[in-house]
Amino acid sequence: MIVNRLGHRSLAGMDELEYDVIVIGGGPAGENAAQYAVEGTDMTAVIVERELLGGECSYWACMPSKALLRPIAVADLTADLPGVTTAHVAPKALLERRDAWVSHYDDAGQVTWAEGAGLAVLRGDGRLTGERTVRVSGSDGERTVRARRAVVIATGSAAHVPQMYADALPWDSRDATAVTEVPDRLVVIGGGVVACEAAIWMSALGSEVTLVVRDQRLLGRTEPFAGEAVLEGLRGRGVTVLLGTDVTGVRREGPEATGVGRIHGSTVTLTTSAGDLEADEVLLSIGRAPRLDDLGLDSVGLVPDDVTGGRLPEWLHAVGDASGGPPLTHWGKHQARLVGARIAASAAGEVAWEPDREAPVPQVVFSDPEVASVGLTEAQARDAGHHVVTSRVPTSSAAGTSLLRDHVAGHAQLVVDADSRLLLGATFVGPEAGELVHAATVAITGGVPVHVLRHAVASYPTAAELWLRLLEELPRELRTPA
Ligand SMILES: Cc1cc2nc3c(=O)[nH]c(=O)nc-3n(C[C@H](O)[C@H](O)[C@H](O)COP(=O)(O)OP(=O)(O)OC[C@H]3O[C@@H](n4cnc5c(N)ncnc54)[C@H](O)[C@@H]3O)c2cc1C
Ligand SMILES: NC(=O)c1ccc[n+]([C@@H]2O[C@H](COP(=O)([O-])OP(=O)(O)OC[C@H]3O[C@@H](n4cnc5c(N)ncnc54)[C@H](O)[C@@H]3O)[C@@H](O)[C@H]2O)c1
Repeated sequence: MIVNRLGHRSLAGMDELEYDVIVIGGGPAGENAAQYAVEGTDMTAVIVERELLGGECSYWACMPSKALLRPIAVADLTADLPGVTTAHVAPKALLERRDAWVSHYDDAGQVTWAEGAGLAVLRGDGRLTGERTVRVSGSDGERTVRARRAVVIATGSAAHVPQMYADALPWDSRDATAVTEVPDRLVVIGGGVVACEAAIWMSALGSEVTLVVRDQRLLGRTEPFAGEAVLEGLRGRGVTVLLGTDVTGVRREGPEATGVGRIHGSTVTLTTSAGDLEADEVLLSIGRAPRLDDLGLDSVGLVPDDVTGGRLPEWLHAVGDASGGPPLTHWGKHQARLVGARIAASAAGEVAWEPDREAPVPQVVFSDPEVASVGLTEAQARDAGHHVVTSRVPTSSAAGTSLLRDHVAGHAQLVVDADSRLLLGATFVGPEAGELVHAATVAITGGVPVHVLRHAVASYPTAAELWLRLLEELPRELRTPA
């Protein structure tokens, strides 16, 4: 079904359509690519979406997870803040808040946005069938859509489910964010971002949660001190965390496809290197992979590795999780804006302006405590051959941060190149971490040396004053011009 018909030109009745740009996948990355490609031009674009416009992020990932986590964080805060009555999580109201934030799984609002932005939306499964040609199979039949200029792959990613788990029908992140039936005992496999966030809302909803983590630490891609703080936080709220534990077998006598967010059958028994574990449900959160199968890449002589390796013909682009880059909404949207602007500029015979410095990738993990990082970790900076200097301070060491609550967990760290005095990376753990990190993103993007950064004065007593503590911790010779 064509939801709206802005700008399309019917070629042979309703079975063949033509636009300047076709975007396969209407998640945040696809939407941005389409918008930036046509904005301010007379070009037309269509977004082909097989589920809900807005994608994983809007309905099953970022939005529901953060809608669930925020009231829990506020309740935690009131328990650590004299002067207010302690608040408690109300599970039913929490799930209602989640439902409101996912618009009750209805994408009418996103379709209205697309219409306002001059974008057409075509419901169905998109598949390349040749150069600049996409076959769309929808509930009302099949259509061939041709692109005069470009096709953008924005099909997102899918949770990794190894064969050993598949028959037991474990939960993936969709079940956890869309939870309606709360299992009494939940085992979470993995120690990454989904595991550390989902453990919080599932235990707040009443599950007894056990994390089974193959590695010896949580959040393996961040600074070790961040994973340690999150480990302490999870254990402090009653979550059992088994580090260095392998799962070797999974048994469920009666798996049932009961639907997203419901318990998928009888008790699950996991054989692990730490002994057998029984659970009412298992959440598998061991990473995601770009969704590139069944996309018809072979029809244009490509394989999935060509997409993630950036080896694409000039008319074909990939953005967001599908591109194989960091699977984060803001990063996918940034890539998409660049790709959209490139398509628009090329159509006008121009070249889009882009900064010569590669943008650093920030990430916020909405764990307890919150973890925010950008750029390189200390280990990555050393591996890359930088002459590294770090400064690390307790997050509580500024008046503004210590005022936020009674017990301020965590540390903050800067990673600096001693030769250039440029910031390479930063990690903040604790309250307001997600806001504090943005100054680091700006400093890295703008190439601001640390002796200049010292003159960016933060107001007293704000959390941003932590920056002063961090810069003061650097060796004296880095604080004045060479
Ligand atoms: C539980 C969870 C929480 C997360 N929280 C955050 C967060 O707080 N912050 C953050 O930055 N990131 C977060 N992420 C990551 C974020 O969800 C993704 O990076 C983001 O959704 C990627 O956007 P995208 O547009 O590339 O893909 P998606 O959002 O996955 O959208 C892809 C779209 O393409 C459609 N599609 C796929 N194949 C086809 C086809 N052949 N034809 C037609 N349509 C197709 C899909 O239906 C989907 O709508 C989270 C992820 C998870 C799992
Ligand atoms: N706040 C956010 O920005 C946010 C929140 C949730 C998810 N996300 C995105 O979604 C992506 C997927 O999240 P995720 O937590 O599934 O992946 P992840 O890559 O963050 O973590 C995967 C975890 O699973 C472990 N693992 C991998 N293979 C395994 C196996 N076979 N058996 C046991 N353990 C195994 C890893 O060691 C790691 O601990 C993340 O990379 C992240 O970018 C972002």
